[in-house]
Formats: sequence, C-alpha cells, structure tokens
Amino acid sequence: MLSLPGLNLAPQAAEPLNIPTASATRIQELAANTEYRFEVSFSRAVTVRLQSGTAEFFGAELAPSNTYTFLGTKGAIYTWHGCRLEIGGEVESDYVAEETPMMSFANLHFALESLRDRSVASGSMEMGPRVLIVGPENAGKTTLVKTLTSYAIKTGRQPMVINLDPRQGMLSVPGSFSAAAFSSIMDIEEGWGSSPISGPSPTPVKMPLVYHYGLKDPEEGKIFRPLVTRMALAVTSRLEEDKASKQAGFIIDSSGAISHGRAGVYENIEHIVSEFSVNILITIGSERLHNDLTRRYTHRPTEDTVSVIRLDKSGGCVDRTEDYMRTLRHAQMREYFFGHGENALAPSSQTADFSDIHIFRIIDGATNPAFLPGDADEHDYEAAVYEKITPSAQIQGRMLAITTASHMDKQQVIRDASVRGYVYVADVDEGKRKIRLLSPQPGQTPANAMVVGSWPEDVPGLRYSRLKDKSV
Ligand SMILES: Nc1ncnc2c1ncn2[C@@H]1O[C@H](COP(=O)(O)OP(=O)(O)OP(=O)(O)O)[C@@H](O)[C@H]1O
Repeated sequence: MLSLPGLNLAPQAAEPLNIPTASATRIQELAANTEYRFEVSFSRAVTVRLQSGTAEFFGAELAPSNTYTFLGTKGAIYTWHGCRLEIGGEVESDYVAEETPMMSFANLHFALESLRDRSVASGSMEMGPRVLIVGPENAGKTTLVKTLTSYAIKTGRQPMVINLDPRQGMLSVPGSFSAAAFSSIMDIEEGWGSSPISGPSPTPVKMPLVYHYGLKDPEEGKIFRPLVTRMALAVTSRLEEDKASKQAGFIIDSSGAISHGRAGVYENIEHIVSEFSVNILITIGSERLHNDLTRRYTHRPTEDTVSVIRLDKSGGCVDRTEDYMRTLRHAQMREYFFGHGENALAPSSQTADFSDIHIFRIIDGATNPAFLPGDADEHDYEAAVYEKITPSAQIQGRMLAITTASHMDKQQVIRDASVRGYVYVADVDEGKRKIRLLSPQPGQTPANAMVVGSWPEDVPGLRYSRLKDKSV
C-alpha cells in the first residue's frame, strides 16, 4: 500500500490493478484471421492468457506464459494463424469478429517498410516514411498508430510516434503533445503509458519530447499551429541525430476535431502536412475527408508528393462516451503522479510562496478579443498568448506545465519551450499567499515559467486527498 506522509492520498489511485478478478476462467478458441473483441469496465479486471498458437493486441504479440490484466479497456486480440485463450473475470461485452481490417493494416506496414528500406539504401540521406493519420473521433486512428508501431518494432525499426491529440496523452498527461522514438515492443496492458516524463516506463522509449497545449480542442485558441511548427523543428533535429529513427520515419496521431473540416478546408491538417513534410496521409473512416484531401493533394506539380491513402473504419471501433473518456483521462493523470504496479512513484507535496513561482495562463480564442475565429495568419501568432497570473482558488486542481523557459523570457520563447514535467495545484491559500503543489518526485519548486491551461479538468481523487490533508 502506498502511504504519503502529509498527503493522505487515496491508495487506490496508484494501484487500480488490485481489483479482484473472478477465479473461474474459460477457454476461447479463435480461428485464423479472426479477433476477440472485448470491453472491460474500470471496476472489474479481466485476465487473458495465451494457451496455444499466436495472438496480438493491436500489433503487440502476446507472450505465451504471461497473464495480462485489463481494466477500463476496449480492445481486440487478433490471431493470424489461430489460437486458444484462457479468459478470467467478467467482461462488459465480447464477441468474435471474422471481418477485420488487419490485412489492410499489414499491407500498409509492408508499404512503409519498403520506404524504410529505401532510406537505409540511401545511407540515411533520405528520411523514412512521414505518416499522418486523420479521421473523425473513434475511427481507430490511435489503434492504427499502435499497430503500425508494433509491426515496425517487430521488424527491428525504431519509429518515432508523435501525438497531437490533447484528449489523450502519450507518455505524458492529457493536454500535452509528445514525440518519442520507440525501440521495444509496446506494453500490452498499459498501451503507451503516461509516466516516462515523471518516472520509469514499462515501455522502453528514448526520453520523449513534450509540449504543453492545455486546451481540449486543436481548433481552439491560437497556439496549436505554432506548437506544431515548433515540434516539427524539434523532431527533425532529433531525427538528424538518430539514424535508426530517421530510417524508420514517424507516425503522427491526430485529434478527430481537425478532420471535421469547414467547407472542405482542413487548415490544421494542411499545417501539419507542411511543417512535418508528411508524404503519406492516411484517412480512416470518412469518405468525404478522403475525397477532400485527395483533391487537395493531387496535381500539385510545385509541391512535394503526398500520397493520400484511404482505410475503412474497423467494425470493432467503439464510440466512447464522455464519461468513459473522463475516467480514462483521470486514470492517466493519477498514473502520472503515482506510477503503476512495479513502477510506483513517490509523489511529494511542496509549499511555495506566491513570490517564488511564475504562472502564466493561456489566453485562448474564446477569451482573447485579439484572436478572431478563423483569422489565423502569422501575425496573430506573435500576439500575446499568455498572461501572468497571481495564484487563486481558480487554479486549484489544475495541472501546471513546468517549461524549460525562464519566467523572464518572451512569451514566444515560453510558448515554444518544451516541458520538463507537470505539477498539480493541490491547494492555494490566498490569505497566506502560499501554494501547495503535488509533484511525482521530490524536488525543489522550480523557478521556471509554468503554464496553466483549461485542460485537462480536475481529477476528483487528487482533489479529495487535498481536502483530507487540510483537515489533519
Ligand atoms: N478492432 C477493435 N476491437 C475492439 N475495440 C477496438 C477495435 N479497434 C479500436 N477499438 C477501440 O475503439 C476505441 C476507438 O478507437 P481509437 O482510440 O483507435 O480511435 P481514434 O480515432 O484514435 O479516436 P479519437 O480521435 O477519439 O482519439 C478505442 O477504445 C479502441 O481501443
């Protein structure tokens, strides 16, 4: 059990997998090229063990002797050649599907492999495939990114994955964007995980690059595009220093919001394509999006070639409710502070004077009259993006991004700075002018510029711990 002196933090936050599973198990036989689709709640875990044959979870191969525990999961175990699974616990729903998109995923993987081979043959002069995946919410974008990444790793590559979806964090908290090179197979239970910038990761990655977005939707505010530009520069320079990743190329996961398109115009998609020099644009689950983008990217003699590829949405994709997404986010944020299983962290709380910390608030499109919707020229990017604030009860329960910038730096320098880590505002005492911060690891309160956004929202468990602490 995790005990945190002075904090009385709820231990269940750190150890969700202590939730009991039913001891009775059952056998599920799967024929070749079929998948077992299942949904597991956040309160009852389900275990899966591969008894015979071969199987994979979104591209990551199941080891025969391992028992995998799933909680709050919607997923599928696919088999190319048939297998037998031993399943324990209560699923919310499950069925076996014979129609899956796995063959088209595999074909896409082989097409990317030939581009990687070309990069190797050029002595790394050419970069490997630069892939962007777009499509509406719940179309299966993240699932495709995970599958392609797992296949690439299995082939011995070290692809870079870039997450530009603030609704879900990758190796970091929701509200952040990140990029990391993966060199070893993904953790089946944890997926991308959320802890590497706060502590050890079950998924070996090179240190991720993290940037703070702090808003829910990429179409909101005016910092999305400058951040994409900044990340593209950072990723390109990282790839120049890392031959293996340069050859493997990168895969960008995006938010469904950028695929809605206003009158057939997809400014944010176009911005990502041009800044990252994307050459493979995969649309998933929307014919209209595919047609609009094909029209946009064919017959452009003066520009670099962008191949637009269409994939159908898998019948297994589940529409996730806002409640489910919130619970998932909160689990991710708790994990950021407490770690998970064997990788438990030792969070600490620190109290600082208002005068010792420097917090900037994002001025988003809704509140800044200088940012008119749809008016997105370069000039706007130089306008004020932050305002310095004095801590108040309003930021209680918010995450603060600790940037690598100094509080004396210009706004654009702060905006473009990467993130060292996050702290949670546990308490603000306006009378005593003190702020209490929860941090994943002990350390001094940083004097760097910190940025607070309106996203993600407060996590009930963490807030509760603050109240308990106050009453001690
Ligand atoms: N074949 C499948 N069987 C069962 N569940 C699946 C399958 N494919 C995807 N899912 C589940 O469906 C949900 C939506 O898929 P995914 O997260 O890949 O979509 P997305 O397009 O990235 O969504 P968003 O843009 O909203 O983040 C996820 O919970 C995912 O695990």
